[in-house]
Amino acid sequence: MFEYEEDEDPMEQQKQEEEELKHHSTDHSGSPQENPFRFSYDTGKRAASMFVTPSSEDLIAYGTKHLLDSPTAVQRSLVLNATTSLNIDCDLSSDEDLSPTTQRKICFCASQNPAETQEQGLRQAKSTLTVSFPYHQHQITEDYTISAEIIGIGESGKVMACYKKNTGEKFALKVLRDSQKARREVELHWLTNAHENVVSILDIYENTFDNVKCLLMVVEFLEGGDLLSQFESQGSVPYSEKKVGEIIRQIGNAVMYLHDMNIAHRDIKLENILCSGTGDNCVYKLGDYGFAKRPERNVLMESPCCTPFYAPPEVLGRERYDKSCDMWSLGVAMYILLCGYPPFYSMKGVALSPGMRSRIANGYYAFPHEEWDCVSKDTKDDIRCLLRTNPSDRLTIHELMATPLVTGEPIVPGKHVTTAIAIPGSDESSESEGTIFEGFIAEEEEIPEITDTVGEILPVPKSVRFLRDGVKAPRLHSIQEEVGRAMEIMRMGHDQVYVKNPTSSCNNLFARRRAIHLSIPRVHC
Ligand SMILES: Nc1ncnc2c1ncn2[C@@H]1O[C@H](COP(=O)(O)OP(=O)(O)OP(=O)(O)O)[C@@H](O)[C@H]1O
Repeated sequence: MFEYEEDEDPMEQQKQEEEELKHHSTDHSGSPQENPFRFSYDTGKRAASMFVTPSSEDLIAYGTKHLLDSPTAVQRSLVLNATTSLNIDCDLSSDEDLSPTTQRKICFCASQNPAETQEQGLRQAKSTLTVSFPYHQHQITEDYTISAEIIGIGESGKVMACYKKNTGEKFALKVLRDSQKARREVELHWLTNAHENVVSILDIYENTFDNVKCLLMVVEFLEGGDLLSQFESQGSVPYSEKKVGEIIRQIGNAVMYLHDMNIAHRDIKLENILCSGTGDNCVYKLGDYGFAKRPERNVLMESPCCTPFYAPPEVLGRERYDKSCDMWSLGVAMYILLCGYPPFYSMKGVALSPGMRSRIANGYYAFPHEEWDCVSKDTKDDIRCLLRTNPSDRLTIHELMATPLVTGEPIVPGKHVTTAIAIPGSDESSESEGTIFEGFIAEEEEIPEITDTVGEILPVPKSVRFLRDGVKAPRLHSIQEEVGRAMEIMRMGHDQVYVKNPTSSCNNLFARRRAIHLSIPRVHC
C-alpha cells in the first residue's frame, strides 16, 4: 500500500505540465471566485499566483482562537475533520503521540461521509496512485479565507497565508498541482507530521481550478520564517556552537524520526528549516517534503536531487545513495551556521561549476582561520564525519544525535591555530578521506604553491585550486538563478544540460577556452 510505482518519465511529465500551465496561464477568463489560484508562467518557473481579494466578510473577525497545542492534537483534528470509518486500533482521545503505525492505519481510513467514500473509492480505482492521506473535496474557501499575503516563494510556487474561518487562526497554504510527485510529497509529510519538529499539517484539499486539479496543504504557520532568512537577516554572523547544537538537536530529532521510518528527506537545507520565532525558545521544524522518498525494500534511491550547495558527491555522480544524503546536508547546514558561508561553492557565481563539482566529489573544503579557529575540534570533526565522500562512512543520524554538540555535553572551545594548513592525519585534520585545508577556500582560478609550514607538499592534485585566504564567500542568496537551473537539471534525473548562448555567454572559463581553441573573440562580461 505504501510502495510507490516508478516515477513517470519526468521529461514527459514536465512537458505536459508546461503545456497545461501555458494554456492556463493565458486563460484569464475564470472569475476570481471560480479560481482563487491561478498558475502562471513566471521566468520559466511554475508559480501559483493569488488574485482573489478576500471579501470584507471573509476578512476574519478574529474570534476565539482554537489553538491546537500538540502535534497529536493537530493530527487528531485532521483525522476527525477529514476522514474515519475503518475501525482503527488506536485511542484518539489519549494524549499520547500517535505512533507511526497508528498514523499509517489512520492514513488508510476512508471518509465518514458515504458519498465521499464512494467518490474516493472511484478515484482510487481510476488512479494508478495509492492515496493514503485523508483529504477534503469541498472547496477550501468554505473553511479558510485565502489572503493575498505571500509567506514565501519556493521552487514549486508561492506559500500563502490563510485564515481558518471559524477561529481566525493564521495558517500557511501550499498549493501543489496534482501529480504523482505532489502526492508523494503530501503523503510522506502527512506520515511524519506528528513529530514536534516537523511542520504540522492541518488540512488537505483536492480542488480543481480551471480544470487543473490541485492539492492544497494547510500547514501550521511558523512566525519566525525559514532559518536561512533568519540567519541572513542578522548579517550571516556565525552562530555559537551552543545554538547550532540546539538547532541540530531539534532537526536531527525530526530526521531520526524520518530515517527510522525509512524515509529520507533529501532536501535538507536552511530554507526548509522553519522557526517558530526569533528568540531563544525557538522551535525548529522540518518542512518541504518535495523530494522526500521512501525507497522500496533493499533499493537505494537513485534519482538525483538536492540543492548543489548541499548535494553530496554520490548525488552529483548519479550513483545510488540513501539516507546518508541527509547526513551530508546536515553537515553543510552546520558548516554554514558556524561560519556564514557554504563549504563548497563556485567563486564565479555559477551554482555548479566543474571546480565545485570536483571539490564536492573529492571532499575538498576548508576551515578558514578567521571563522573556524574559535570552533571546537570536536565540532569540526563532526562536520568532517558528515561530509565524508563515501556515504557508508558518514555518521548516521543516531551517531550524530549522540555527539557532545547535540547532547549539550561540555565541549572544549576552539583555539587559534597558528599553522596555515593542517595536513591530513595531523591533529587538526584527522580525516582519512577528503582533504581539509585550514585557512584556505577552494577557488577555480588560482593555482598557488601550497605547502604546509614545514615545507611538505600537500597531497592535492594540481587541478585543485584555492582561494587566497581572506577572500569573502558569496552571499548565499546571490546566485539564485543558476542554483535554480542546476537544481532543475539534477532533479530531472536526466543528462539534460542547459546550454548558454555561446555568442553571449559570460562564463569566463568558456570565454578563455573559446578564445584559445576556436579563435572566437572573447565576450567581455
Ligand atoms: N509553514 C510555514 N510558515 C512560515 N513560512 C513558511 C511556511 N512554509 C513555507 N514557508 C516559507 O516559504 C518558503 C518556501 O516554502 P517551501 O519550501 O515549502 O516551498 P517549495 O516551493 O517547496 O520550496 P523549495 O522546493 O524551493 O525549497 C520557505 O522557505 C519559507 O520561507
